[in-house]
Amino acid sequence: METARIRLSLEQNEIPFSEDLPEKLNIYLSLLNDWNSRMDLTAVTEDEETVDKHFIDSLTVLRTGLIRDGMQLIDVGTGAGFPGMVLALACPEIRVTLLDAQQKRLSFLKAVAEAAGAANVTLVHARAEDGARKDELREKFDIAAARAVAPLNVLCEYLLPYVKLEGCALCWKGPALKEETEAGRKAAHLLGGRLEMPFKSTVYGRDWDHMILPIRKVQHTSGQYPRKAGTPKNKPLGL
Ligand SMILES: C[S@@+](CC[C@H](N)C(=O)[O-])C[C@H]1O[C@@H](n2cnc3c(N)ncnc32)[C@H](O)[C@@H]1O
Repeated sequence: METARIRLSLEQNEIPFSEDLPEKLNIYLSLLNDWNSRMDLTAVTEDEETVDKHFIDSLTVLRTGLIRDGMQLIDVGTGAGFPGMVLALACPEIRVTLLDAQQKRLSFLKAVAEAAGAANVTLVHARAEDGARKDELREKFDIAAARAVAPLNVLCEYLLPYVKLEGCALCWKGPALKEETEAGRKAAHLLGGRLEMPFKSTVYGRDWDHMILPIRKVQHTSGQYPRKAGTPKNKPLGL
């Protein structure tokens, strides 16, 4: 794909970006296409859709001012790097930890970080529930983000243990957000979080109903959470 096409998309979507970002995203796109032919990283195979659905959808959060220089962000269940790797490339002044349970996805992300020059990225191979028990990760992040990982109540248990007091979890959600909100609100309360107003992750020319929901960390998370790996999904909180 032409780097100019990525630049145009960033402009159309009113994403603030540095001069070198379109080229870095193009390197990422080439690697994604290359690795995707050998392993299952994304179902999207058309370049323009990849740019909109993965890159721009990850970056719409930059319209909100919630992400600021110097922050520490963790992306839980990052997969092929959405939203965390894209944010790391767009914001070299934040530190980004990319966590996933699947090693092959982290191997891909290591290749992207090297090729696109993302020196601000740390890779962690772990289940979300296990990572949050490590001293160096628990309640250490300004932002814990996730997209397409779990229903909201389960996501609260994956994300909030990583978030510092006054920081927030950011949940990228589709149309299911409405029906997940009530159980999510109860789960967040148990974990020290409070739901804030969601905002639209609008993408130019696309009729997608995507939202980003911030959950503010208002109290420390009790030591009983997260429960052992698998339990948050099998016995979700807030029901
Ligand atoms: C559907 S993919 C979404 C990937 C990416 N966030 C995106 O939006 O394209 C879900 C990812 O979450 C990871 N995942 C699911 N449950 C997890 C858990 N409990 N701990 C760590 N990673 C998890 C999977 O390995 C997978 O890479």
